[in-house]
Amino acid sequence: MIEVTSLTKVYGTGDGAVTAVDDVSLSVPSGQVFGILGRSGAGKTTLMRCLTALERPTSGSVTIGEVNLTELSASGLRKARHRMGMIFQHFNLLGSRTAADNIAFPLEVQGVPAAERRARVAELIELVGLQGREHAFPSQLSGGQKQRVGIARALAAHPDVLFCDEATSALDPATTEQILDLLKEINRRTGVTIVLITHESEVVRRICDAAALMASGRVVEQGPLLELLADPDSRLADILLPVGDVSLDPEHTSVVLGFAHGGTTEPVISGLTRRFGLDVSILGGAVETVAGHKVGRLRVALTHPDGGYDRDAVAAYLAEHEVSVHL
Ligand SMILES: Nc1ncnc2c1ncn2[C@@H]1O[C@H](COP(=O)(O)OP(=O)(O)OP(=O)(O)O)[C@@H](O)[C@H]1O
Repeated sequence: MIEVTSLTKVYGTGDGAVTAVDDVSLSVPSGQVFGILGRSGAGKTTLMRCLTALERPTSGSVTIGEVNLTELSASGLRKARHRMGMIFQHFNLLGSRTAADNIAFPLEVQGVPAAERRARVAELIELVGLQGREHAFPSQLSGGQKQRVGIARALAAHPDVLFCDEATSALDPATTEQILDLLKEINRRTGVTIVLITHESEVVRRICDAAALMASGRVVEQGPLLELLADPDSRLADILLPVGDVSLDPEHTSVVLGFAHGGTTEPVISGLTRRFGLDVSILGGAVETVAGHKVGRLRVALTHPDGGYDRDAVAAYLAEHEVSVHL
């Protein structure tokens, strides 16, 4: 659905130039929830502004569907933007309009007839669970309800992609969960592709099918979430399921085991002891359910009373049990 190729955005010139996005390439499959995770200043907002054509990249290209945004005229861009929905951290609702009228706004701009608008708004109110609050003004709504209005407004014109800019960062943890679950439900029900940028690992863990990690303007890792989580060397997995660093392990005998296929690691660990005579100490670990799969990472120290052990045989045994490790 979205192909980003060698995208670079530089602000300013000469000594004051800042490379906010640095040679980023991304691929977002249709119908997925794709998260872009990064710390403040990593370049997420700039990347999102390039994806939504609010900013012209310095170089590189962005293709959404069949349309290369970087080749479009101003009027072409306006049309392309009608195929995108956006939701924001601070909701950006019009205070003088009711919830229903905020949701109807993009349809009014596009000249959709009043009867059709009313029918679509009623559908959207139901989709986002705002029945009974249609006539409330934003000041009379909670943060979670305001974001529901934001989501309904973004979906009004049946976009192909919904872009979410830190959509839950202004919400408390319980409301964050509700809004994330609503986004996932909308993705399932309508098939809309969702791209979200966030600095919160919980957002990625809870609803993303795939993710990219950004640092200093670059995408340092990207891929399907379950694959990344099972990769012992993944930096993104270290953020999403931290297992402690090597300082836990002054003897440097530890390795990270990653698994993402359900089941349990217990028989595997006792197997390491029984079959290979290894002593296994668990130094750190995290197990979570992600996209309905039990996934986990464990940092374990592996030692043998005689000193060494057959690393190839141990690696083969773990691979057989769908546990990833780099020995
Ligand atoms: N309009 C601009 N002019 C100059 N520099 C900018 C501009 N916008 C962003 N930057 C710089 O680009 C870099 C990336 O900023 P960006 O806002 O994209 O990061 P971010 O990951 O979204 O961070 P945050 O979550 O704090 O907004 C930062 O160094 C920032 O100072």
